[in-house]
Amino acid sequence: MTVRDLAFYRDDRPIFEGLNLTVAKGAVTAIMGGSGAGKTTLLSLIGGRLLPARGTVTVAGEVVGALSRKALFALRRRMGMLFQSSALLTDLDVYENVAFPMREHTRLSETLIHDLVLMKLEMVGLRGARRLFPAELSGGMSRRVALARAIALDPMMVMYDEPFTGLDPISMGVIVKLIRELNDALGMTSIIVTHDVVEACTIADYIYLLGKGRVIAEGTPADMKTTDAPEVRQFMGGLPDGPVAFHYPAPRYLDDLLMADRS
Ligand SMILES: Nc1ncnc2c1ncn2[C@@H]1O[C@H](COP(=O)(O)OP(=O)(O)OP(=O)(O)O)[C@@H](O)[C@H]1O
Repeated sequence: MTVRDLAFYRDDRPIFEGLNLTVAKGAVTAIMGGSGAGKTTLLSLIGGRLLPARGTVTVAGEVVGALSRKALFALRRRMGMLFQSSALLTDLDVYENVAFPMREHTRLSETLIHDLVLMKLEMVGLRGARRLFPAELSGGMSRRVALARAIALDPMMVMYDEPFTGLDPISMGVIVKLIRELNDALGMTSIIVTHDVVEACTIADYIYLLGKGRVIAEGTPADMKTTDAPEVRQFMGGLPDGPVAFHYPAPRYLDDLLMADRS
């Protein structure tokens, strides 16, 4: 997957300008950056849910923004997605949640769906929980069901949006291990959007740090930990302020306080 010279704007405000990155096949790549750096937006651009103003996103040799609707849907079927919220369907049990993409996108027989669902659930250790409903699951279990659903159609690539958020350390460790193992065992390519530095360094083969609409640093976890670049040190060290400002751009505080218009 490559992103070349990508520009994207929201109401004339640049989110990306001149973004370039490459996600190696078979690898786990972490996309990091502070809040608002555009990480989730990038996933939407990769999945063709948003279109770039300039530049290209190429997935499996296809330029995402140039595809017909039909071709885009076919490509999306090969991309699994795991959302931070897990986004399970609350009125369906675990089994049906994992079966859902198979029913939606394939004409597989019930017998085959049954075997495939059990296989995916076995991979995430939840075969025994298949008749539970989302409301009966812990946060970590929900995330694992969402993972089983993300790989339901054997995608070539899976995108994870903040997969570690809100999990206790044990569940977090389980998810880290699962993402890595599934990536390697199934020969997938994984993209993880996260601001969890420790987890990203544990799991990723390569890290991109986004900021100011571009890649501000990239490298292996070892490179990122040892670099002297101030932006990277600020981010990796979790320092509240540094080259990346704490404040969203705003008028001077005093001017704002004194302004007659109190909107
Ligand atoms: N639907 C939208 N309409 C307008 N602006 C949006 C919309 N979605 C996101 N943005 C803006 O685009 C910028 C990038 O948002 P995005 O969610 O991609 O950031 P992020 O890096 O994923 O942040 P976080 O880690 O906080 O989720 C933000 O400034 C946000 O305010």
